[in-house]
Amino acid sequence: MTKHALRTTALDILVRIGEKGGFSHLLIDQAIKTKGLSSRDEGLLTEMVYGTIQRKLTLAYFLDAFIQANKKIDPWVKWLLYMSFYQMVYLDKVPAHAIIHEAVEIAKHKGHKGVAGLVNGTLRNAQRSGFPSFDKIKDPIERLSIETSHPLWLVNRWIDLYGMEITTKICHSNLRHKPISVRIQPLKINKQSAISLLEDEGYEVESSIFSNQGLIIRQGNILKSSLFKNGMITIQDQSSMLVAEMLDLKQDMVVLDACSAPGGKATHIAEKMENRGAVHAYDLHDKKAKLVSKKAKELDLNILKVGQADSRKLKDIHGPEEFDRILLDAPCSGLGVLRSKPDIKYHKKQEDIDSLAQIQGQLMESVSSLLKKGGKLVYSTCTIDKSENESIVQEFLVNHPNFKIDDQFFKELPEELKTSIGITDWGLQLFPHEYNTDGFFLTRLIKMD
Ligand SMILES: C[S@@+](CC[C@H](N)C(=O)[O-])C[C@H]1O[C@@H](n2cnc3c(N)ncnc32)[C@H](O)[C@@H]1O
Repeated sequence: MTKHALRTTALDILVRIGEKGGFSHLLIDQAIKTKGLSSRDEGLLTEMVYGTIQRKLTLAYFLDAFIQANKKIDPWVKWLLYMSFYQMVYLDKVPAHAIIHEAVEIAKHKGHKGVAGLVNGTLRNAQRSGFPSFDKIKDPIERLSIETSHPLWLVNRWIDLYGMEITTKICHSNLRHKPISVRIQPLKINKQSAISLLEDEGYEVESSIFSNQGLIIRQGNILKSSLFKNGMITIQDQSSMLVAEMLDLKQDMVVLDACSAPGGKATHIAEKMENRGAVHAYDLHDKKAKLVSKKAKELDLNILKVGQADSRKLKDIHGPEEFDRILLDAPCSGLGVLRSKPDIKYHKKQEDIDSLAQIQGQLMESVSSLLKKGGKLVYSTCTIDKSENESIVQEFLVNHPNFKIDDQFFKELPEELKTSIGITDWGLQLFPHEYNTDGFFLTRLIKMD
């Protein structure tokens, strides 16, 4: 693909995300699949789109310094300038004159001479005079919001929850690269052989502290590895590998995964049970439930019984106290995964968190009745908001005195996590800056006699 076509594709994706509510990971995947890009172009496209979205508020702050407040510009021109600024400030791969040249060419093709002149003038002005400093923003909270491109309401919310120091770390870490991690399918290959094979193929690999099955890939595109192609590893963030580790699983148990798509944790559970017993995996959406079946098939795990259901109504399908273990990996705001899904930070609103908390409470209420006495329930989310995590658990415990937090949970955590700043009486809140993982919450409850 020519440089011009690649940048035009990136711009089209940005406009769809920024103006029409598209999702960056889906649109990038689609472009990679349909346009037959080289690895290099894939990398550059991903970097330009993710980087620009990730820094949107910062780039808007830059643009304000060069364009008069009342000047009307088309959305695509604004995104073209954001994308060009992003490359000029944060990427050292392409020299500024080439970035400006490409942007002006795109403006000529998509617009007219006047637009090309505006793009040329703005970018040259920025190149000449430099970008405005964040020091000009006097209020420290507003500065953090602009400098790290997180909406002000969200920064204020995190400050209320965790204070300025932790919030600053969260915001900055959301802009940092997170290494890909994979889970080995232990019924197909042991860890040492997997590491050796990957190293032979040129990957730089490190063991994860979160799970025996986890590997961090420091170098190399893992999707191209023979282990990935042969279903011997699957991609999963390390933090979420902790869930199956903390479910205290044994062979022949009957397990419920109430919100299971796309199946990362359900398949991990089946692996921990050595593919013996039963894992009932549900999802609200049929299309998503099919992804769980697909993943189970790829990994050759046949104890998964996958179905579509609203897990608030599972009592219609299952009898009381049927399960030894239950995982409620609840639908959540996703504020822990802003590095891989940066659009979330601009779409989510306070009201969304409130309505999600309501659904999470209803799900807990419903699935808990299906747990055997002495059975264990793990509640988890990929968010860092207390009202979706601790508060859900606290409220549930107030209304269900026959449940308690399982003290063993804290003892069984990997040694390195026992000093985490996110450990409270209610569970473990992982922040993205602590172990360079997604932000993630989990805890384990036990149903007493
Ligand atoms: C955090 S994701 C689950 C990720 C999954 N556990 C994994 O490891 O791959 C939450 C899932 O819950 C599903 N969901 C939302 N509301 C639900 C409900 N009422 N009943 C069942 N599933 C629901 C969503 O479709 C989504 O796939």
